[in-house]
Amino acid sequence: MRIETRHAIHYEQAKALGHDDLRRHFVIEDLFVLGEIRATLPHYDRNMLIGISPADAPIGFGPDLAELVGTDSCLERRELGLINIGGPATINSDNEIYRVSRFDVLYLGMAAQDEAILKELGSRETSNERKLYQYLVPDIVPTCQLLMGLTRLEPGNLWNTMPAHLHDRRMETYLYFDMDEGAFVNHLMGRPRATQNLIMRNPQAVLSPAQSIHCGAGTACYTFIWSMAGDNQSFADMDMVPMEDMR
Ligand SMILES: O=C(O)C(=O)C[C@H](O)C(=O)CO
Ligand SMILES: [Zn+2]
Repeated sequence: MRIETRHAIHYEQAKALGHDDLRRHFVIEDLFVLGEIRATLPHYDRNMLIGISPADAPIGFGPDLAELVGTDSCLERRELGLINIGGPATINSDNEIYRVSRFDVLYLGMAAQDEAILKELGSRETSNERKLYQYLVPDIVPTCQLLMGLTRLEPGNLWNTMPAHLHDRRMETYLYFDMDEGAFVNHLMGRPRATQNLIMRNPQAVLSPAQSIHCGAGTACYTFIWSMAGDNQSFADMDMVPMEDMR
């Protein structure tokens, strides 16, 4: 199992980073490798990302992550939201067996869940028509901190999360996938008046510190998983950025 940590940096420092260093700090390029489990632990609200890609044999994790977070078992003081972006899978946790199909969600910590609140956002005129599925939100399942869901762009639409927003109370991660080879999302991060761009391929994740905007436009439509940790669990607690302020 490969485990890496990412340390938190101030946005003034991030603004000064060159292209490669910006990616090194914020993009997780290779979270999914067949037959492997890979984990990245960012020091932004310690919202860990784990990519699990079983090949022919079952794969498992536990003690290695427990050691990383200093507990006897990895979920002793943690919760886990799992969204299946592959084929049908079987998950064994504490001798409970869960079967999950593509886009099913499993919450380990308090209960197993498989429902979502659907929000239809954007419009064709602004190329951001999309469906946002809120899986792990207080109205669906009580979690400790985690908020998690999935957004799918409607055919012919390219922009996510536009108009852009910030939430100083929570960090966020986006995992972009469902893209053909050659396609990419041009993801914007940074302060609203000093944006920086990251080219995101399939399937790559990006960290969004609390003071960073996070939005993007694809060369073709795509899907992404978002997850947040930090203070309150109000999805609507966002500071919208006026479009004319972006630079
Ligand atoms: O398409 C969107 O808009 C989103 O998916 C927004 C994310 O859920 C988000 O950034 C929530 O804070
Ligand atoms: Zn957000």
